Amino acid sequence: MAKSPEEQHPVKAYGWAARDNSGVLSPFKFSRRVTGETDVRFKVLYTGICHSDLHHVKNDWGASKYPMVPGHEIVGEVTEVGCKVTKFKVGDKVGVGCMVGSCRSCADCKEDLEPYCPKKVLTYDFYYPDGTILYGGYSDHMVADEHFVLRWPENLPLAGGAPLLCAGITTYSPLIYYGLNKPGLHLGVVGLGGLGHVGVKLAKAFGAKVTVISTSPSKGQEALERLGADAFLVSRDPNQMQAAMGTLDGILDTVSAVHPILPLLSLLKNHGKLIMLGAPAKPLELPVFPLLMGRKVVAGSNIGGLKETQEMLDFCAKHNVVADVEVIPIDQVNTAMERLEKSDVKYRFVIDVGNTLKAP
Ligand SMILES: NC(=O)c1ccc[n+]([C@@H]2O[C@H](COP(=O)([O-])OP(=O)(O)OC[C@H]3O[C@@H](n4cnc5c(N)ncnc54)[C@H](O)[C@@H]3O)[C@@H](O)[C@H]2O)c1
Ligand SMILES: [Zn+2]
Repeated sequence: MAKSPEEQHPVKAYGWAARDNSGVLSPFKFSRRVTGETDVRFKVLYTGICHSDLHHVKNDWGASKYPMVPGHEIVGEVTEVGCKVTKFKVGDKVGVGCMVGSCRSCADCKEDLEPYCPKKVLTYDFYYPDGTILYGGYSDHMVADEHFVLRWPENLPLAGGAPLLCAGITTYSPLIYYGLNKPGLHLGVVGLGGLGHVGVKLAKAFGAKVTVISTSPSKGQEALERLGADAFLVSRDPNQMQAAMGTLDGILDTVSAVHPILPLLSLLKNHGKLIMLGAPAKPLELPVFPLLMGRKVVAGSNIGGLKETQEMLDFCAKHNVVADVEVIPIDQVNTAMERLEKSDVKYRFVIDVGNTLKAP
């Protein structure tokens, strides 16, 4: 008979897990591997709630594995290191994002582009090679190979910094790769949620003029006054959209649901780039003529490599970029998920795992 999650590995662990696609989380006991030679074990302090966690627990993408402990924006403190670990010592603050493994030898891995490795291993909702399920950061502790563990910059706040491990790198990496990090460019950010609001801050830190494009007029004042955006467009207002046509060099689209992209292509200058970061469960319609006529680009981007993630954390520490977070105790995680589904969060929930997760 297959072993229970509590017996599969030698080290006891606990957290909160979804058991089915209702997505409802509840306390859960499981186990983790012993600390291998190149592994870092750490106590989890804070874990952000990404919209991808919601997609995963609800099985939006059709491949979820239960029981599922979500969480891939994880900050903690090292409790044990393997004998060959060189980067970390006990007591260090560290982070783990969306990935905990890759082949380390393919063309992409050699270029520090681990998210594009065909053998990448995600932090949770993923199988180990031995067939057991990997569990994420809504849990008491984590263990991961040091290559996939980030050094936490000294002055970077723990709770506000946690979302950078996914929302931060997911918006930072395309700004660099697609050449949208040059000062003076005019960039748009669509969807002012977890990714979007960090995208605004990063684009500003790179010296861009930033326009937020949102369906919710209520987010306007805050986008301008609190997040530092230069302009705000209500995407449902045809007059506003018409007036802004052909003004943007690039757009980060972070919308989590199906939405029309023609209005966004219209906002781009000729040769402008629309970068898709949101992961709606169903395909979007792609109108080709505006692409041809303006030689416009529609592209995508998946988180970022480990080297670049470290660079991003250091950049954020230097430029005081953190997420605006609502810190919650873990027993409010289900309410937080419901509110996230309704876009009722400014702008990222972060679970205070270290102080509120109790052993079941
Ligand atoms: N590419 C990647 O590597 C990567 C990494 C992390 C997350 N994601 C995906 O990015 C998306 C956003 O994640 P998040 O954590 O920022 O989510 P979020 O819920 O915090 O933000 C999503 C935003 O989209 C807006 N929105 C939702 N439906 C909309 C619609 N129909 N039209 C216009 N706006 C709408 C919401 O109001 C919200 O502001 C998710 O789909 C997530 O899975 C992708
Ligand atoms: Zn994420």
